[in-house]
Amino acid sequence: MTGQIRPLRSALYLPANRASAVAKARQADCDAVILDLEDAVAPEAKGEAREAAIAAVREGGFGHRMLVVRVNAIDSEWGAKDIAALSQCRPDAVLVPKLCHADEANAYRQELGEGPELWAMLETCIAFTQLGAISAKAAGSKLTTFVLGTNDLALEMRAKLDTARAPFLPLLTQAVISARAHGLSVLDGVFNDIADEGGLEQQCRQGADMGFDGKTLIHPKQLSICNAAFNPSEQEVDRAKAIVAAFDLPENAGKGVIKVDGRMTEILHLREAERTLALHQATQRLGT
Ligand SMILES: CC(C)(COP(=O)(O)OP(=O)(O)OC[C@H]1O[C@@H](n2cnc3c(N)ncnc32)[C@H](O)[C@@H]1OP(=O)(O)O)[C@@H](O)C(=O)NCCC(=O)NCCSC(=O)C[C@H](O)C(=O)O
Ligand SMILES: [Mg+2]
Repeated sequence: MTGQIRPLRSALYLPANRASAVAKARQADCDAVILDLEDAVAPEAKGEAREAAIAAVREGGFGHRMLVVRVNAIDSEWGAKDIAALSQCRPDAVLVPKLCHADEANAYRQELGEGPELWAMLETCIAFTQLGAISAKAAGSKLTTFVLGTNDLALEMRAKLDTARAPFLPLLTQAVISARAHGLSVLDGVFNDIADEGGLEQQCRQGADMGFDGKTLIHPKQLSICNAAFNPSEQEVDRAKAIVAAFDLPENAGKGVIKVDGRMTEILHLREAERTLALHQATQRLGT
C-alpha cells in the first residue's frame, strides 16, 4: 500500500481582506484555503489585505486545511512587500501569480527563504511555451504545485472560456503531464458561474478525468460538488479492493498479470488501486 495521501481536491480562494470569508474558510469543507492578495483585492486595499492575511495566518484555526497566500507578482508595486510580510507568519505555501519563466521560481524562493512550499499559477501564454523548463527546474526552487489560471489564460489567448473548455484542453493536459513528470501536484482553474451547479459538476468531473488532483474554487457553495467529483467513486473503490484482493491470493503470487472481473490487470493497475484506496481512506477520515 502506498503511504498516506494528502488530498488536495478543493482549494478555496477568498480575498484576504474579507473577514466574513476568512471566518467561513476556517470551517469550510475544503482541503486548502488560499488567502488572495492579488486579483481579488483592489489596488487601494492591498496594504489592508496584506495585514489581514498576516493576522489570519498568525491566528490560525484552519485545522487540516493547507493555508496558502497568493501574493502579487514580484515585479508589481506590491509583490516585494507581500513576500517580506510573509516572513512574519508561516503559511504552508505561497502561491505566485503569472509565472512565465523557470528562473522566476528561484527568485521567489530566494526572497521567501526556506519554509513555505512554493505554488505557481500557470496562466500566461509564455508559461506554456516554457513549461518543460519550469517543471524540470521545480525541485531547485521547491516548487510543489501548479495552479491553472484559466481566466487570465483566456484573456491572453483571446479564447472563449465556457464550461466545456475546448480551446484549453491541450493546455490542461500539458499542465498535468508536466506536473506528473516531475512529481508536482496540479490544481484546475476556477468555475466562475456560482449559480450553475450542473456546469460546475461537469467541469469538476472533466478535471478529475484529466488527472488533476483537485480544483480551485471561489465560493463555499462549490465545495461539496467538487469534493464528490475528485473522491473515488464507490465503483472505483470496489474495483480497487477486488484488484488488491486478487493479487493477494496465493495462486497469484509472483504474477505480473492476472484477470480480475474479466479484465486484464497488471501490477500497474495494482499500484493505481492502492492509490485509489489510500485517497479513499484519507477522504473518509476527513468526512468530506
Ligand atoms: C464572488 C464573490 C465576490 C461573491 O460574494 P457575495 O456576493 O458576497 O457572496 P454571497 O453573498 O453568496 O456570500 C455568502 C457568504 O459566504 C461567504 N463567502 C463568499 N465567498 C466566499 C469564499 N470564497 N470563501 C469563504 N467564504 C465566502 C461570504 O463572506 C458571505 O458570508 P456572510 O457575509 O457572513 O454572509 C465571493 O464569493 C468571492 O469573493 N469569492 C472569491 C473571489 C476570489 O478570491 N477571486 C480571486 C481568485 S480567482 C482567480 O483569480 C483565478 C485565476 O487567477 C485565473 O486567472 O483564473
Ligand atoms: Mg489569474
